[in-house]
Amino acid sequence: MDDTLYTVAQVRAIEAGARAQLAPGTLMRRAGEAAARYALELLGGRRDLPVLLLAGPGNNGGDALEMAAVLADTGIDATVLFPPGQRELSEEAADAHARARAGTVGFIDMLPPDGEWGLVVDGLFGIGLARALEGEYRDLAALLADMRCPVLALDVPSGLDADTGMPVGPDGIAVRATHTITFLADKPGLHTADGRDHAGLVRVEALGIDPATLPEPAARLDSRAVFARCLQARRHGSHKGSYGDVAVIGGAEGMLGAPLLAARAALYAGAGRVFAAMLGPHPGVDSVQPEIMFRTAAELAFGSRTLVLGPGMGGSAEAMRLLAQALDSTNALVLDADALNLLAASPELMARLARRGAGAVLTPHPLEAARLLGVTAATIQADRLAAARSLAERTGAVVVLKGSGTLVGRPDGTLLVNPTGNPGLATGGSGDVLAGLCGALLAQGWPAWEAAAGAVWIHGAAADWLVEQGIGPIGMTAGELPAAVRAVLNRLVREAGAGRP
Ligand SMILES: NC(=O)C1=CN([C@@H]2O[C@H](COP(=O)(O)OP(=O)(O)OC[C@H]3O[C@@H](n4cnc5c(N)ncnc54)[C@H](O)[C@@H]3O)[C@@H](O)[C@H]2O)[C@@H](O)CC1
Ligand SMILES: Nc1ncnc2c1ncn2[C@@H]1O[C@H](COP(=O)(O)OP(=O)(O)O)[C@@H](O)[C@H]1O
Ligand SMILES: [K+]
Repeated sequence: MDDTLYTVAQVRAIEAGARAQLAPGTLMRRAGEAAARYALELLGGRRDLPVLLLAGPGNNGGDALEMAAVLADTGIDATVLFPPGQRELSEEAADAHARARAGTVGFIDMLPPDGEWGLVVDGLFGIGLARALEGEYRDLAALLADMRCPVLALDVPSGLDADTGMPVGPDGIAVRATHTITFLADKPGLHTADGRDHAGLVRVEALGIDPATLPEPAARLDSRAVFARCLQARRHGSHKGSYGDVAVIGGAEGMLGAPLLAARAALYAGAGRVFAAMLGPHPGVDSVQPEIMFRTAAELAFGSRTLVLGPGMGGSAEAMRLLAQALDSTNALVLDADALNLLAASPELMARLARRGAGAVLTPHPLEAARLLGVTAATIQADRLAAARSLAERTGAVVVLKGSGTLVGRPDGTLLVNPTGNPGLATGGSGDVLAGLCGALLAQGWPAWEAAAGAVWIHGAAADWLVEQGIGPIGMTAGELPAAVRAVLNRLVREAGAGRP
């Protein structure tokens, strides 16, 4: 699977290189043909369903015109909505326009109120969108939301920033497509922030460009290939000590649930022994999960345990002391929730984190990331990739920036975008499960990068598995995740053993 993601600037460079070697119009023709083939697939091979194509003023519109000409040639009733008063077309788009005009493509300049379509194609804007959609384009993009048929976006859903996954411009809107066919290379904005909602299912069409000639990508999709070497079957001659200890440190007064969820996740993800080290009063045993060993946080010996700090930890002096002690230790660390808030409030603790030689994984959601960087959550979401990079660089840690299209970044700028998961995870406690899962992988000897990438992918895949069984997305609970995590992890190990990557 090609997992590479390129920024708009990179795609422009790839495009320039390719154009220099090809006859004019070749790329647009290939784009139109590939999109027409995909349209036929989406129509289930039926040629009796009419297709509406919205064509904008630039080369994205050119792609739509090419596509319309190809569809019409195959006998499909293709209608192009080409808003009037459109501008200078590029030479390629003008050629595509002439080809469409020469065939049986119908042209309209307003959307008929009662149109019934088998498919609607969004070819308004691609990577050339310079400002928020406005006027008739904005109206058209909004109208697409009411379509009852599939909406196929060409290259990028119009209005979406392909770098960030956010609509372009203040108060911008973007088309919500069910499918996107993206050209030359995949783009990060189709997979993170609002990108998944706008792009739907993404297909990449390389337009004949040899992937081997592409530069180093700005980011990659997270996949099992990233952590495949860590998927080891258990040895018969192993014992609980072989799989490490996880200690979850948290649970200030009244906040027992979060550390328990993290501890359960650590157990189900295979940690040899799991401790819940509580700052507040605790029950002594979890009757649902009696395997978890309770300790009073102040008395916990760190030893060589993997520490998951933060779930329900609160912001007390004791919490701060434990965090400082953990930062100065050589233990593998996962820092989540309140541990991140404490870090954000203390330059001294941040300095200790940056000085730390041993691995740490930080798992902020956007608001926690905002506190750490001293900005707002909206600023984080406006450019999640930049935020994850900046946090990893500043802290020297592996950073997991949570949310749809979770990012995993490390200090050298390497960045992954996670394609698994669904909004069923938007429920209290699912982040605690992620932290515990990550701790368990660290405890089993996975390096920080693989543990973070693996935890994020498996956590999302577990949620997807639950949805497949009808458990969610609505009403999925964090407590249901650990068993699903276990199922996914065992499947991955089995498949790795059977030679599947
Ligand atoms: N050039 C190439 O080699 C290829 C380009 N392709 C297509 O071309 C697209 C890029 O083409 P363009 O660079 O022409 O860019 P777009 O087609 O995305 O749009 C740019 C045009 O829209 C105008 N514009 C930008 N923002 C606007 C706004 N908010 N309201 C109104 N007008 C606005 C610009 O002035 C320009 O005329 C790609 O996304 C892809 O779909 C494909 O054909 C593949 C190959
Ligand atoms: N809409 C969504 N799509 C995919 N994943 C999501 C979505 N919403 C939340 N998640 C995931 O769920 C988890 C929530 O973590 P967090 O915000 O810390 O919640 P909590 O503190 O309640 O545990 C993260 O792993 C996040 O990436
Ligand atoms: K588009």
